[in-house]
Amino acid sequence: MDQITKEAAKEKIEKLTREINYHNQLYYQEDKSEISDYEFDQLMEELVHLEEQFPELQDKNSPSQHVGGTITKEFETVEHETRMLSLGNTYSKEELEAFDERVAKGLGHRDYSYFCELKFDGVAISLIYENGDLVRAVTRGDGYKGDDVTANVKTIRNIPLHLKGNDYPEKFDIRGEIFLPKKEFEKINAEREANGEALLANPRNTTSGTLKMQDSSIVAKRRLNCYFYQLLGEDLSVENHNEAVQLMEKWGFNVSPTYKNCNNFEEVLDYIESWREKRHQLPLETDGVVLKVNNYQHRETLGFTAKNPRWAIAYKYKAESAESKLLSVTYQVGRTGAITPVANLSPVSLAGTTVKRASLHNANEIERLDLHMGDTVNVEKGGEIIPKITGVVLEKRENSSKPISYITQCPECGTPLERKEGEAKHFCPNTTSCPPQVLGRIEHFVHKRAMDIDSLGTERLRALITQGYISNPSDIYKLKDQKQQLLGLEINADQYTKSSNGYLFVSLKKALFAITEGISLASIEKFLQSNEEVDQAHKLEAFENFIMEKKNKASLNQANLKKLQDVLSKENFDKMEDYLPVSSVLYLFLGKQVSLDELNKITRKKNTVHDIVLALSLDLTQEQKDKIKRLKGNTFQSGVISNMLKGIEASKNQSFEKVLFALGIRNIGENTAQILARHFLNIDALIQADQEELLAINGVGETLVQSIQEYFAQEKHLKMIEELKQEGLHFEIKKEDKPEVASEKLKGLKILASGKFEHFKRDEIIETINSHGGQYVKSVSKNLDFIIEGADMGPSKKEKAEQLGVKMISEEAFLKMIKE
Ligand SMILES: NC(=O)c1ccc[n+]([C@@H]2O[C@H](COP(=O)([O-])OP(=O)(O)OC[C@H]3O[C@@H](n4cnc5c(N)ncnc54)[C@H](O)[C@@H]3O)[C@@H](O)[C@H]2O)c1
Ligand SMILES: [Zn+2]
Repeated sequence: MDQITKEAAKEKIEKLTREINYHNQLYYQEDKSEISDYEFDQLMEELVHLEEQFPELQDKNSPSQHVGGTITKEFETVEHETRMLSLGNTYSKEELEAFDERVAKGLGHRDYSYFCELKFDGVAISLIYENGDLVRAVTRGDGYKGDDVTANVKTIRNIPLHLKGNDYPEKFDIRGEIFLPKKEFEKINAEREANGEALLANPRNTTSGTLKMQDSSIVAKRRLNCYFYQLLGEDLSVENHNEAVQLMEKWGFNVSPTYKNCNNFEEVLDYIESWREKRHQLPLETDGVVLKVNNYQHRETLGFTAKNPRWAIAYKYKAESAESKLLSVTYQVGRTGAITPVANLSPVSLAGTTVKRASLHNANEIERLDLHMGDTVNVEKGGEIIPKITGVVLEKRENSSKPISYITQCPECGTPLERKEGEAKHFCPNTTSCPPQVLGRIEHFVHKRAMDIDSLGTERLRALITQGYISNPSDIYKLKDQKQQLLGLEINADQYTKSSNGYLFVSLKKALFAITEGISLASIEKFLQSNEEVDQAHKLEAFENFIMEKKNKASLNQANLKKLQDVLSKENFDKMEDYLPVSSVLYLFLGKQVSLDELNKITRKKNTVHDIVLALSLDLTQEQKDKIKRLKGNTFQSGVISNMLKGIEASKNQSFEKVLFALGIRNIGENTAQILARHFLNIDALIQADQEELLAINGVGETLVQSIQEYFAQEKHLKMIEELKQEGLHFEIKKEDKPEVASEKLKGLKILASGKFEHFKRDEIIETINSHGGQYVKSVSKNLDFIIEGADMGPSKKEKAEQLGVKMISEEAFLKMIKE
């Protein structure tokens, strides 16, 4: 590194400290990362290096001197008997070798082995067992003290609550890594996507967020898992780590079978190489290898630094990275109206797949990278994570290139975008008619747990929405009067996309199919697959050879391809691998009748070829019609239509609570819909309910009241409900669904239940209270009539109840009360 003055070093150290603290805060407290682990580790390394050069500038609070996490206010704080440390890490073999040299020097000999394990990417946990029972689970926190998350950890299935056998010490501390299996993570995200919710970034952050939840029953649903890797205790009678690992396995702890005791450094390197690729097949994410000196005596000799053991180090796999060219930035509009910019890249092969697109998250990210059109960029892909642009290769930037300017209008509907104060994402505010947003609402409406119309899948809905047949739920029930118009309508699946300024693009596959004759779609698909790693211009060149080889209609096809390339070279569109502007293709077919300019304009307003052709209202020859048909997507046929209408008709039987849920009123989930339906019995009573009446219902808070009132204040919603009523949907509870009242023994009483009960699950006790006329209340206050105290009642709740002098009764007493 260059010489640096002390002044400059001081400034740099302060800057790095601020940055690292900022990212630590995000990572550990908010479970987010704005930069990759590698970038974070680079910052830390730079800081350590400067502090080594200028030891007098090292602050005792420097992030290089303590582990990055802290404790939270939500849980009880517990002090660790043995500190929980971090690990030194490196991405280079040279530094790993230097580590080995330090170990050899520290011990004064080379008679030691390294126990190698994979570095599991999750959240560290310390479990205390006493007499074979799990008594406490504590997070690493700041290394000295952490959060008591016992209740949450107890929901993890393969963490033993009681140990088998009896040859374990009276008390010991076992440490491991809690993680979310990749499959579970994907499942959660698939569900979130279907519900139009924001996706979770990665399994580690999700694990960390889950562990900090206040409601253990939600934690239980997340299916966390744990691998153990350290055993601590007074009388373990083992001398080496490998023996401890055997004990852990014997006592029933989940240990990853991937470990290996390596007798020399060569073996360590082999171990590292052998897992570099194979680790992606493991059920969880891993980011490196941890090597630990196996012998405990040796460990003691080597000791610790302020933050790390001197007898262990993590070798981290650097995410694979490659250079690619930025072709364009397009923008996706999510079902909630959130805009996500996407980088379209020239194809590059990375970690076993061809990458052509990368998410750019939001405008800040584009600014942070200072992206210019045509830039050469570094793309990274670690395991299963979506590819990411990590930086620009500035030396390769062309002088004339312009910075990417973020769009100001929605590419789907043209509405000016908005950005709320403090939010990173831009939004399209046109909730009523922006197609993806309408789709989000309608998908919710037809969802299995709402109106349950499974004959209206995403593809069909999108077609009906973009072509103007559906813009709100009541339109669904009007489809039965439009059978004729629906016939032959395009189901525009994935073959279309829109450019950043709203021009319609069609898949290259369809385009090539349409401009040629005598070549099947399947063989075009095959051709594209085998040319996946070639950029689009070269793909078209290769396609010419492909045409010539086919011989059938070769010269005609070749001429058409030439014409297409010609038109493309004149147009100045966004470039996207695998897509072409619809206008360029249509121009080949309609050239004499419409100008390219006119075509361009119209493709900006329309969403399918069908719509464009309709809008042009030209006299077409049969040949033209045939060609256009090849460009279109699948169309609605009569079988599909009648199946669709049948499903719609059947949905009219759904109960009031399902209909209420289906309306998609903000903050009304399935449970709330049920509560409201049972309380009000029909929609009119709900519409008329005032704030006081709503707030009196258990489970209804102020935000919900506000959403309800905002929703019903809008004329268009009332009109739609009226229309749906006319169609015969249930807006009142059916007789047989009315809740039974067991007694009025608890009438007027405000009651809370806390802890675990023998005779009830959580929902059941609430239901029981309600069915006897009582009112369940969520938090401790002096307005409570009493609290039913279960086993392991939350200590903070209990303390507060005692302070306020709220009466507490046992489960038995409660049972007696309602049975009497
Ligand atoms: N991207 C960001 O913004 C950001 C911010 C802060 C931290 N980080 C990442 O977190 C790291 C710092 O976290 P850290 O202090 O927890 O260190 P670490 O994750 O690099 O190493 C220590 C941890 O490794 C875990 N571990 C996994 N497998 C293990 C095994 N087999 N044996 C022993 N331990 C194992 C343990 O939980 C232990 O606490 C940074 O190096 C960086 O990669 C990233
Ligand atoms: Zn829009």
